[in-house]
Amino acid sequence: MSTSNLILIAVVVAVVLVLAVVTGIVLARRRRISLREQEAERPAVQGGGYQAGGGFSFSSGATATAPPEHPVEQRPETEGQPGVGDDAAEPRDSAKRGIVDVPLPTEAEVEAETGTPREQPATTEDPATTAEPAEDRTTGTDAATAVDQVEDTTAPPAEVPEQDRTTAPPEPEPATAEPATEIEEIEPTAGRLERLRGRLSRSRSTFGQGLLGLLGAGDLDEDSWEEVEDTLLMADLGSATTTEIVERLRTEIASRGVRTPEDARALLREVLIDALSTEAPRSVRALPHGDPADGGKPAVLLVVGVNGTGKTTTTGKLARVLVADGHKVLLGAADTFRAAAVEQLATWGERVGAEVVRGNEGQDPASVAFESVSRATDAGVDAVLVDTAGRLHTKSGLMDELGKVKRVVEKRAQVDEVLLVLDATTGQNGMVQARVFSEVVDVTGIVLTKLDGTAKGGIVFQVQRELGVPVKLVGLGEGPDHLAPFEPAAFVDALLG
Ligand SMILES: Nc1nc2c(ncn2[C@@H]2O[C@H](COP(=O)(O)OP(=O)(O)OP(=O)(O)O)[C@@H](O)[C@H]2O)c(=O)[nH]1
Repeated sequence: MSTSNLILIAVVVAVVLVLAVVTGIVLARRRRISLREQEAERPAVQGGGYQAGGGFSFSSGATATAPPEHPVEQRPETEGQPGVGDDAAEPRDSAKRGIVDVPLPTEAEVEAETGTPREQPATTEDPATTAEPAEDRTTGTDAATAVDQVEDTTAPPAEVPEQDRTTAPPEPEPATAEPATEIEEIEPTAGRLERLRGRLSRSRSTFGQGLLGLLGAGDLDEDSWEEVEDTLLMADLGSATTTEIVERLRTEIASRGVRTPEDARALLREVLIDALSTEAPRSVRALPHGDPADGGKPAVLLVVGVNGTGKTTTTGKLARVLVADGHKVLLGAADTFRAAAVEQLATWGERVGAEVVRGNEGQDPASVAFESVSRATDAGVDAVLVDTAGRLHTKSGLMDELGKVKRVVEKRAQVDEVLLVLDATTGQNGMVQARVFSEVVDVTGIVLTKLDGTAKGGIVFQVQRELGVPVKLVGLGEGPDHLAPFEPAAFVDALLG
């Protein structure tokens, strides 16, 4: 073979090799999503797309299904903190505070005093005309402690020593029976999320601009995926939810051949909505058991949480929604640690014409809660909302006291809903609170407040996943009507912008 032939063959082989390498590179790049060239076509990010399905959804505790079990072994983030399903009977920190320290009349004595058997059907009269004079009313303290006695049926009715009488907590004030002279107009409850979507703007910049920006920037290499992960962690989704979401995004992007920013947005939307799904119903169990005018019992809702999360505000806002939807509501001011909280709730009540049963500072909150439920039953209201005192989840005595509030109320009526109010701005601390409260009082729904003031709306994902309890309501501002039902699709749309 001549030299020229050899050179020709070498040139051909070199050309074939170069072509093979170039083809390989092109194919490899095609497998990554590269969206840059279509950036110009991306629609401008508007604040909207927040299609709230409708108004608030209320149900009756009689028909609602229980939230699903969430065994402790399925809990992904333990971090050494007590968790749902852990043995709540184990004392977690200091010695427990004694909580049954008030004199106890029996149920029979209570009935004799009021002349009304406790379980009588509710009356239909206007609370304003049926309110008893203070001296005729069974005190909340007495009523609640009567219940404690029922718990211990072997104990004889205690004779109250004189000195104990003098140190007993003050009697609850009579119910504020007079409706407010001027009842405020309440914003329509339908389409609340739609109207309040702009208040999620801080979280929107994390998800809509941050996350979607990353996914839409193209060429998702390892560094980009790490940034996606960091963004989710910074938004407080928690490590388990973040890992799950990132893994799903990676798999789906590879298998679906996501090519455009619209594809990426649609995928992210789907993955986030799925991460928020839960079998537990999101309706708030605030409808009565039967017709209250015909012997039916009111729905009983307890509002619990640590100090300053927004319990009183949420109780007031929820009362407004119920009143606006035509329900008769009674408010129980069992936040007896803070006198101002009682006044605060009384004002909320006045503004919507709802009767308020008030506790005095330092009074046993269980007694006020019991009195509220008794009064609500007698007055034939549809729902009684009991605002409890803020308590530190780290104080076992206070948590025991909360357990007592629920037990005492249950002697009088079924507790339909225990709403745990969490401040969305507190991040991981909110999760710790949620776990401890769940152990003590069987939380049935979460209210996430102050979502308007945080970029960490991702706490919604974490709290639901970890507790197996649905987020039912969200607080989106300090205004009286800044409370909205939580709807995953509408929420995700608002986040993505
Ligand atoms: N921005 C914003 N502020 C809220 C929201 N909900 C409540 N707040 C504010 O949070 C503060 C505390 O609210 P409260 O309702 O008094 O809290 P609390 O849990 O009852 O407090 P304690 O009785 O001390 O336990 C108030 O200034 C409320 O206006 C919300 O959704 N967004």
